[in-house]
Amino acid sequence: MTSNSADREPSEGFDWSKYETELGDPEEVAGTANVVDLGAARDRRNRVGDDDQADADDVQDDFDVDAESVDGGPAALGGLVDQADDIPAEILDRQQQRQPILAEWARSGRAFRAAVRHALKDAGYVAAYHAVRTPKYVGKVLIWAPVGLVRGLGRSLHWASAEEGNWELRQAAANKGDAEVWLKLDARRQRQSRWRWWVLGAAAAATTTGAVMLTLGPTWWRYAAVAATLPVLARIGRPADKPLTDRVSHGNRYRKLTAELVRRALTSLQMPAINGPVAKDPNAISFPVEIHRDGPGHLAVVDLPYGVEATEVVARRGKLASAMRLPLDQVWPDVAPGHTGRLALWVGYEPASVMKQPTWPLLNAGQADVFKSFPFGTTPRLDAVHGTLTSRNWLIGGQPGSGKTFALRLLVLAAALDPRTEIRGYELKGVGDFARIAPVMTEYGNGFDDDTLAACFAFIEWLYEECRRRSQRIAHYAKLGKAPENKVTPELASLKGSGLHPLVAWIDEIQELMTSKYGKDAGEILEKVIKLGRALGVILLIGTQIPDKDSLPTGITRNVNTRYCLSVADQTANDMILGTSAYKNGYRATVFVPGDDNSPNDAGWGILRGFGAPGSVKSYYVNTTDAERIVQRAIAARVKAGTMPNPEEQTRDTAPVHDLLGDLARVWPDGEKAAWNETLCALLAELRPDVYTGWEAAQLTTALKPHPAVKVGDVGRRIDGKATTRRGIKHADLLAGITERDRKRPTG
Ligand SMILES: Nc1ncnc2c1ncn2[C@@H]1O[C@H](COP(=O)(O)OP(=O)(O)OP(=O)(O)O)[C@@H](O)[C@H]1O
Repeated sequence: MTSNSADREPSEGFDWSKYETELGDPEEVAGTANVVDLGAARDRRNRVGDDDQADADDVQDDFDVDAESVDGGPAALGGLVDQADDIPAEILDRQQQRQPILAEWARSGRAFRAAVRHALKDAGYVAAYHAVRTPKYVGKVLIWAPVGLVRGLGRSLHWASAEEGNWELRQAAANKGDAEVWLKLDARRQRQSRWRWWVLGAAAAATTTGAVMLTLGPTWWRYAAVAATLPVLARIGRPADKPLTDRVSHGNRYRKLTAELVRRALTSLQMPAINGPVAKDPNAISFPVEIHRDGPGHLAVVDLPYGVEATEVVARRGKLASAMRLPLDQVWPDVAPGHTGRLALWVGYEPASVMKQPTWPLLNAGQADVFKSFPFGTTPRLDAVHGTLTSRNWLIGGQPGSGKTFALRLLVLAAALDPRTEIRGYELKGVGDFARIAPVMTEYGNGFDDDTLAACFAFIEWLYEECRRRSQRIAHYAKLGKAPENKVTPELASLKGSGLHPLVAWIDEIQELMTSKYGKDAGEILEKVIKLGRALGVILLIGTQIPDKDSLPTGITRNVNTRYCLSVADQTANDMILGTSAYKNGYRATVFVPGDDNSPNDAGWGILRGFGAPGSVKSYYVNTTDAERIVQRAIAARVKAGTMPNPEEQTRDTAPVHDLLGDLARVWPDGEKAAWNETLCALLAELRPDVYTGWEAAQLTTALKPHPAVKVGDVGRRIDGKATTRRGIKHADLLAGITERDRKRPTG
């Protein structure tokens, strides 16, 4: 005990010796641990001064848990960890969770439409189900209606005689021979029966009148009466175990998510960390939010037993679906925000494979901005998932028919809709999936022959050189304060002639290149491009079918930051694309079944990793005809912006891209009608040092030769009061030169 008292520092926030002295001899206290005199202790506690109040509160805890005062009731769930006073007010405010005023399904147009659609679908299903069986129902009605008529008449007479009411009492009196009681009971029956005969008489009269009126009225009255009466009579006449209509069986179309179902499913996973705690206390699995409708399905947010991570359940999605007796693509467990033990289990009304995906929002209108996100796909709940291109490298992998070419093409289409973006790429399958987008591409190759592979390799080499050129340009703009963080900004990307416009480089079926003689070098260079390009506006998009280390060097897979894994055959392929341990953590694209044109199956479904938590996403479906329509819009936007590539010159400029006239206009000294060449050269070098550094007046004169409108002549100036004349150009001529050049440019 000594070590417990004397050795403890008061600095721990608790003055042990003070309280141990007050409580008496420590040995004694230990020996009588359960027999603390609560009254005396309370008195002592009350004597503690104000200054020591906090410490005294701590001591109170010790008293509250002795044997006499232990509360035998069930422990309260979810109590506060800290006293509310200890938590700053603003955090408490944030933590307050109010129940939404409107039910989940009425809170968004999407959820409301889904709920209405679901209700209408159900109603339509029920109506169609019964309509098909109408002849059978009519037959049953015709059989049971006469029985019902006889049975109904009998029941009415029986009711009117009021025999049933006290029959057993009368019988008992008769058995005993108690005439007086029997007579009293029977008199009571007669009284009851009297008014019932009246009621029955009135009903009979009403029925007769009705029948007479029916004979006098139009024919359809009689049909209507028969149609209304017969089912009622048949209902009375049918045996109790033979309903007239068949039961509309929902079978396993949809199972409403209940807490019990979720608990049963989770315990069926046979995870000791779940089953152990649940066996002791069913509340070990709890539901912080009520199970509610969410889009076209129900969402259960589940707090798993302490120590169980939601990812462990996500990894057992197949077992979970089996426990719920639902198809796999109807059960979507996910990690919920809050803490790692919180699971969001969403169960769709129907399997994702039969749900209709909305069309791509950019299909019919709109432009994209590669610096901003654009719609890429939908979740199983049909929520849109957005992707980005800038600062991204995408790796898209999957087996044949999984939908990777479509997904890659969608990214290229999005890039095409931003007129600033230069697009270059190769499809090494050779079928021309991207041919319709070729008009907006500066470079496009298609095939798996050696020439195409050589061109693709040369393109990769050029890409690396381009990255190097871009890094010099970035350094220059960083010096001018225009590239904070040494990255391409939207402003720099839009600055014509900066050479820093977004460059999308895509290669589909890259395994063809990697397994060729160019493979080793191509892999090494691409790794460098991935590392360098991110900040330089170079966006690499790669599609591959065989993601093993020969077909896709690990240097590439390690460095890409966005991964989209469509249907793959095994864990190795899964983890090659999504990263190590992805499969173990429950991100398994092996669950998707690849499709083809005739049976799409899970084509387009994949796991997207790179934007927040990984999750299942189906890329928007844009077929080739739609792609062509999008390209027409892209062409229009590019013609307007003057960024349409010239199909005749699919070259890879190693010289930095620049536009001399545009650059001169950009650096032109404010308000000056004419300027000397040497002044302009200095300004040009400042704008783009990698191009113009070292230029002299004569070089500018030569460079302007192809533009006859811009005449170089003498320009006079007064320097320190002295008239000086040097070679220079006029602003008006420059503007005329630009107009002339634009006029001659091909319009695509
Ligand atoms: N997002 C999608 N939604 C619906 N169907 C899709 C989607 N993506 C692709 N598909 C269908 O799947 C088929 C195969 O797609 P795609 O050609 O992109 O597959 P792939 O993985 O590139 O196959 P391969 O390696 O054989 O070229 C397409 O013909 C298309 O009908």
